Amino acid sequence: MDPIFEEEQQHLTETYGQLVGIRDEMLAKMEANSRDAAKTIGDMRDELALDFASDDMTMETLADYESMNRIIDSYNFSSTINAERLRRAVQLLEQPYFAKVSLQFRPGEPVKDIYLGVAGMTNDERRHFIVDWRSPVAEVYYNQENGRTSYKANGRTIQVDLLCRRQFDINRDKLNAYFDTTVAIEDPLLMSALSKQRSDKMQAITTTIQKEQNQVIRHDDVPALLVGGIAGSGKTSVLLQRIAYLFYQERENLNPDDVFLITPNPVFQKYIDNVLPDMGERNPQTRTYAQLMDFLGVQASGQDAHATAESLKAIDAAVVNLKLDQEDFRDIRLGDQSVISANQIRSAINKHKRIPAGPRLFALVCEDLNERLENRLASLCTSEAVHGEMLNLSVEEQSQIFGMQIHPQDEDDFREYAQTYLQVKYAPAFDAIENAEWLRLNRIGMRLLGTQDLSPIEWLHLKMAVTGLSNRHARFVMVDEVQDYTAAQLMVLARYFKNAHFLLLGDENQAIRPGTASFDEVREVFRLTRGQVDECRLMTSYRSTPEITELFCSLMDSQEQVQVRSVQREGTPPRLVECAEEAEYVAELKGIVANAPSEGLTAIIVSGHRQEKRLEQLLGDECPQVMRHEAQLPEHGVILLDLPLAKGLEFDRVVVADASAAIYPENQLSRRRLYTAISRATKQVTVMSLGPMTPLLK
Ligand SMILES: Nc1ncnc2c1ncn2[C@@H]1O[C@H](COP(=O)(O)OP(=O)(O)OP(=O)(O)O)[C@@H](O)[C@H]1O
Repeated sequence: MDPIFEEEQQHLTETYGQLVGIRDEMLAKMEANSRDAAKTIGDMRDELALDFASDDMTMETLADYESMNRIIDSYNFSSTINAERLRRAVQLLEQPYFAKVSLQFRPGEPVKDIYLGVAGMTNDERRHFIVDWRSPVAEVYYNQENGRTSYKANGRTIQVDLLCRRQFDINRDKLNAYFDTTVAIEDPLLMSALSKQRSDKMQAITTTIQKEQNQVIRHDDVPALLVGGIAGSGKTSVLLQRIAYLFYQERENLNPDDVFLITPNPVFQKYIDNVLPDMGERNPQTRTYAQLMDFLGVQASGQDAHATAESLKAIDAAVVNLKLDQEDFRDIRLGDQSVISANQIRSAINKHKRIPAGPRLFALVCEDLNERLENRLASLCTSEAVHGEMLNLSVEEQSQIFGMQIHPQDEDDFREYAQTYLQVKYAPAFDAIENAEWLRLNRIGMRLLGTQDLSPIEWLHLKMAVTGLSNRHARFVMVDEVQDYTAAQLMVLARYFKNAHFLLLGDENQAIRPGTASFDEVREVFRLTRGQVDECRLMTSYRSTPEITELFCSLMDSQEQVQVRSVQREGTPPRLVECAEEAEYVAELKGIVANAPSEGLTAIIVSGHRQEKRLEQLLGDECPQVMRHEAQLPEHGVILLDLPLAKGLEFDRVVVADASAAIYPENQLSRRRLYTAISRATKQVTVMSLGPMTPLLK
């Protein structure tokens, strides 16, 4: 028997035992805690004398309440801490750790063994017996350099000698194998992770993060980081690990609500939504660009493609000298009643003649308009008509507004209820003030740009310039598939998330829409808005076999091609099937659907909605499930979907169903669309055409 194996198995058995002990201890503590809490609160409630007879007694009762609340808080606090420790213990029991580094900090000092896990754990003496993969010292593992190396902690660089870098294949308390490793390409854990069947959900890559990926994950916090990487190089995986890393780094002060992830489509959102929770972290605010625009009151439409970065810059330049004219205002209305007239708004503006149009003027005018509306409501509080309206409300309406049915006795009662009622009734008018609905932004924008039409994105940009609309709290914004945005869309994101640091990930070869920003334009937008753009490259394909990688790389620029490598094991060569007749084409496709292996997922990808409809017709009853926008990927079987929806996803087998010369002619856009479709495959690709095959693959 291998003595190292025995020693490691022994260490694992002990560690596992410790984790079981912690799990049981936490469960017992939590049980005792909730029992104690229930009893203490019960006792206190029994003793609580609800005495409001005099001011003194009222104060005493309130003080008793407060101390009861404090006690409840302290029970909750210790229960949260215990629950968090329990969660980590349960998570680690699956696989207590995945690697060990043996470090010599100074010559002559004893060697320190550090075991790395997907979470960290301390023993009773508060010593880490499992170290979190995100802790500073774990960097030496991911650097993949034996011998002299270093890591950064609290701004200091710490030199160490990495004597051994050992990976483990562990299932709970059973050690299956260990590997002492030096070089990434020979990484046995990686090879075993890559050979596993892909699933309907993305998986965390914590245990097999590669050196180039680690550089992105642990990158210094910079205003803008642009990561360009070939298809399947782990951009999305890295992005999610980076989010987990940031949450760990800023445990005390980074709220998941202040991190935004902008994703290509809702199917993709569902594909990745388990990764962070599986790592024990909460998901950030995840939105598609269209959802975000919808929230901001604009429709992300095809018209966006016409808005250029130049027109947005022109808006910024023109707003500086903007003079609002008579017709730029509209009444604030509640139903068909005018609440504040355009004339009144104009006079509110005229009060601040010296202040140029922009966020400051907007804030001052909003203040004036709010005050005017409040005054109006104050005078309405005594109106007989309003009192009548209140009394005519149904019981449900009354309990919605007042929380109960009302029975006003005197003038004061009426006035008080009327105040509440009017605030609710006029809430849309207050919102209209904040939302700048009184400004005719379309008219103003067309005048500033000298155009007959304003695109939604120009409208939004103008609104931000004039009103200061923004999200000030967002600290990090991650944009996946950045190559699919126009420069104007990116400018709007940069402006809206005004204080956020951006992580932008993409692949220029996957820009499947015309008019989107080149990486040079992406750099320019963020150089202008953030001052500096740092960059990283990912050139290794982890998704596709070397044969598939070679096929999609043949569509790249030849200089880039030489830098690409695939670490997957060899597979089967891609099939190119050119059918002269429709009957032959349909028979071939039906054959693929009928004979698709039951394991894993086969995706038939078509270039757009029209092709999807046509294929549905051609396949009739034998057509596989068609993926729609809100759907979740099935675990196995055959699906049909169009290219935009396939973005960011991966499938065991891909059939590019319409790769004819007519649909993929010899041009850059077709080249990128074909690259994107083919690179969704992990194991097998079939490229089909009805009529001559695209010249891009000849
Ligand atoms: N270090 C790694 N260890 C194990 N698997 C990895 C690693 N890096 C990437 N992968 C796997 O490779 C596949 C591709 O990763 P991912 O989807 O993150 O790539 P991507 O660059 O975003 O792809 P695309 O741009 O084509 O959408 C995934 O299955 C992912 O789990």
